[in-house]
Formats: sequence, C-alpha cells, structure tokens
Amino acid sequence: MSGKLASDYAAWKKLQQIYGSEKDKLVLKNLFAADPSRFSRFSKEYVSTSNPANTFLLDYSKNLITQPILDVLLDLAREAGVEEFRDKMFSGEHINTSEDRAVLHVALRNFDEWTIGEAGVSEVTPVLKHIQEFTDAVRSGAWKGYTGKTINTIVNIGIGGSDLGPVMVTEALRPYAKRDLAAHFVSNIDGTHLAETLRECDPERTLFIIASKTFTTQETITNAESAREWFLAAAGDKAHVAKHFVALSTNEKAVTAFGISKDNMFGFWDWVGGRYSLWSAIGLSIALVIGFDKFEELLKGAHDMDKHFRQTKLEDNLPVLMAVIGLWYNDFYGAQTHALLPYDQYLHKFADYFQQGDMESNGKFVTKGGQRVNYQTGPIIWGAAGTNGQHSFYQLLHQGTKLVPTDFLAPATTHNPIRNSLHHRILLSNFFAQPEALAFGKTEEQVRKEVGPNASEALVKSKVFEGNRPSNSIIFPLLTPATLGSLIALYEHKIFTQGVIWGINSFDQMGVELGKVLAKNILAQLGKPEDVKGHDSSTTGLIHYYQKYRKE
Ligand SMILES: O=P(O)(O)OC[C@H]1O[C@@H](O)[C@@H](O)[C@@H](O)[C@@H]1O
Repeated sequence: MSGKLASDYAAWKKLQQIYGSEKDKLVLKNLFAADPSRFSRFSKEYVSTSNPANTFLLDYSKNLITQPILDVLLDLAREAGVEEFRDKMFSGEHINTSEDRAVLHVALRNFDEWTIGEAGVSEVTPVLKHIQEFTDAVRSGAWKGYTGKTINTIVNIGIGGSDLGPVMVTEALRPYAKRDLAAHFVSNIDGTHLAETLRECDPERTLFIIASKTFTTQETITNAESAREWFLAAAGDKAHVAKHFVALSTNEKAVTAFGISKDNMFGFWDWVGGRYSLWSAIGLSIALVIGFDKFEELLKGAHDMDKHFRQTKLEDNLPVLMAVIGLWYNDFYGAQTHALLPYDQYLHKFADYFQQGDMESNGKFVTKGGQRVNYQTGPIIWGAAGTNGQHSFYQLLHQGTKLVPTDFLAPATTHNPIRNSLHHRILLSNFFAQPEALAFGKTEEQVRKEVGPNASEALVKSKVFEGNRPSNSIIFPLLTPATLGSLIALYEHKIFTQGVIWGINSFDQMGVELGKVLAKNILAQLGKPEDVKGHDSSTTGLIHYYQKYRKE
C-alpha cells in the first residue's frame, strides 16, 4: 500500500512479458502430463498450530502457472512491500490513510497476546467478557423479558458488515446452534423485511440486537425505531426496552440517545472495519446462537491463520499464494470475476459475505497516493453453493467465452450423514469432478468417438469442452468453528495482499457515499411533483411516475 502503481514494479513488467510469450504454452493438460509431481508441488496442507484438527488442503495445481511464473508473482508481492505492510497492520500503524485509522481486526482474536496496535486494544477482553456473560444469561434463561419469560428469538438489525458476517457464520455453524433460539437478521430498509420477520416474533420473548458501527446508518436506525414501536405497542412502558434491546456500536452517544442504556451496549472501535467486524461485538448474535465457547473457537481459528500469514515466508503463505494467483488472472488474463463455490450447504452465504469483504475493500480505481490505476483492481465476487450452480450457471463456466477463476471448497465429512453419507459422497463426487472437467475438458476427438460418424459437425462442436479453466480446491475434514475462522481469515489476508500490490486503500469505502447523499436529497422531494428539482430528465421522470401511482 505504498500507493505506487503496481504496473511500475519491475516484476509486473516481467509478468507482462511472460504472459505474452508463455500464455499459449500454459495448458493444464500438458503441464500435468509433463510433471508427475505437479500436485505435490502446488498444494499445501494447513495445520493450525493450536488445534491440529483444524486443517485443510489447498490445491492450487489446476492454475495456469509454472514455478518460474509463481516466483515472479511472489517477487511482485515482495516488491510491493506486502511483508512490510502486513507488519504495519499488525503493529497498529494507520494503514487506512484516508480515514487515518489503524486496521486491527486481528487484535480482536489475539490469543497469543502479541503486542498489537494501540491503547484501545486492551478493551477487547472486557467486551468479550461482557459478550460471554450476556450470552450465558440469555441462553440459560436467566435473562428474562418484561413479563418474566425467557428469550426464544433474537433479531439482529444491521446492514453491510453489521449483517453479512453474523448471517454467514450463523448459517455456516448451524450444527452448533441452540435450536430453541430462533435467529433472524433484518437488514433491508424495505419494510417487508422487518414486517415478515416480526410476524414470527413474540414481543415478550424477542431480543433485538441493533448492530451498527456508526449508529447513523439510515436503514438500521429506521428498522430499529420501527422494531421499538412494534415492541412498545405490546409492552407499553418504555422501561421494558432495556430487557429487549441491546446495541453493538462504536457510538455511545447515539446509542444512549436511541434509548438503549450503556449497560446494554457492546462497544468496539474505529480500528475495526465494518466488513471485518464479525470478530468484534458485531458477533454477538453468533455467540448467542452457538454459545460463547464456540464463538471463541471461531476467533482462535482466525488467530491461527493470522499467525500463519504473519510468520510464514511468502512461498508457503497460503493467503499470499491465493492473492498472487488471483492477480495473475485479474491483471494479465483480464478475468473480470472470481467465483466462490462451496460444496457445503452450510456455506451458502459464503460468496455473499465475501462480495462485501472483497468488493468493498478492493473495488477502487485510485491508489493511496491519489493516482488513477491503469490496471484492473478487485474482481467481481460471486458464487453459490454446489451443486445448485451446476444446474444453472456452470454452463458458462465450462463453455462460455469468459475466463472465470474459481475456488471450490468442501468438507470431507458432513454434519448430516443421512443414508450412510450417500448424499455427501454424491456431493463430493461433484466437487472433485467439476474442477477436473474445467481443467481438462473434452476434445473434439473424444466427442466424435462418442457421437459416432453420423453426427453433424455442429453437434460435435457444441459438445467440445476446451478445458484449461483454472481453479483452486480447498478441502477440510469438517466445517467446525475453528476451520471456518481460519478460512475467513485466509480470504481476509488474500484481499489484504492484493490491495497492497494494487496500491489501494482496502479499508475505506468512499464509493458507498454518493448514493446515500442523493437518496437523502430525493427523500425530501418525494412529496409533490413540483418539489422534484435539480435532477436529469430520467430521474425526474421516474420520480413523477412513482408519484402518479403510489398509494400510502
Ligand atoms: O455498521 P454501520 O455503521 O451501520 O455500517 C454498515 C455498512 O454501511 C455501509 O454503507 C458500508 O459503509 C459498510 O462498510 C458498512 O458495513
């Protein structure tokens, strides 16, 4: 994050040359045939230092790389100062320069008590303790609602980083969930989201968790006010709010102004970015659902990956390897997107989560130094849980005209081994088959053999799979809190590494501001057609149409 243009690095220029001269030779079929040890050369097993059961295998052999290319990609990381910036992050330097802030989500899961960052870090432990006490009280039934009943439903009201992490993780760790505690997540300002959720809630037994770093986000505050209105319609007395509303925020003033007492506030700090905040008080809903001990295992899993990232040389550093390989496609092959394809229903929100994690971090066209980049930065992240995607968009992955680098993820063992794990064996056969099909395809010759001599040329061509489509595969024993923690941190550090190389600030999000400001202005003009002023004819026309047909 020196703010330098990545394209000025010597290694970048070398990669351009290599791409020009080598790309036609980078054929996976030939690369595998030429090197019987390709898999062992280009795969690595991660074993967490504190918990050997937390392990996974990263196979990156099905990528369009050779050892010399990988070496130059790692030179690029070195030249861009990835190691220095990593150390700056861990030491609490203000690497989020535009907001003049440290970036210390790693301090929220610092079980080795490294000296990390600044003064506020010492406040992490008391907040974790508060989370533990509160979680235990709610889960045990000691915490009672205003009529003396226990809590059976939680509703997290938050958006962006104050929603996506808790949603993704509570879904991923459902096997560990307290089944008699329903968890809902309301994010959208669309009243439908809240209204449909409240239909499933009993005001006497529902706890609302208002999650907002800033406590000024329009969607969250409006939803929270409406939830309070709904609650008070049943409870009557404002004094009962204390039993049913808690806040997760950095903004104590706004929280108390909303009517939530300081005692029911779980704090965090400006050095925790929204999209990196599930490890902070924002994770309260996770702790409530899976229990504090499991929440701590999640944090430990992430911390162990932090250690790996911080202490491992770049050649063996998994987030760095994933980062530079991704960058190779993004910046040299011109790939626009990157797909995350978990073969685990529990991970069905994984791609949604990293859409924010990656795209809000690295979707930027200006370097830290203010220069416009002359290369692609962050990819479009998308994906869905396997095997559903196979029956929809995989057609394009296999035979489309676009290069889509993909990550396949799967657990060796399922939490739901129904019919002697028959489902899981079928699922995993697909997990193994898809990267194989993408990489090696099917030749015209093979097709001809299959369809026989009478088939039309058009039919033959339509059945050819060109192959040579790259992927990573990540396989782990079982999706546990610790493994999930490590996997999330793996991607966080991948995003960090790419951001450093591109010279951008991965920790601000200026791009979300303009729309917010315009919407505020428009909201004040929605009353009468004559109030609609200062817009282009398209925007004006759309608002006028709405005014003609709305019913309130
Ligand atoms: O947690 P709060 O402050 O409500 O922000 C929620 C979200 O708002 C968006 O506009 C972005 O800035 C996200 O990074 C953030 O996670």
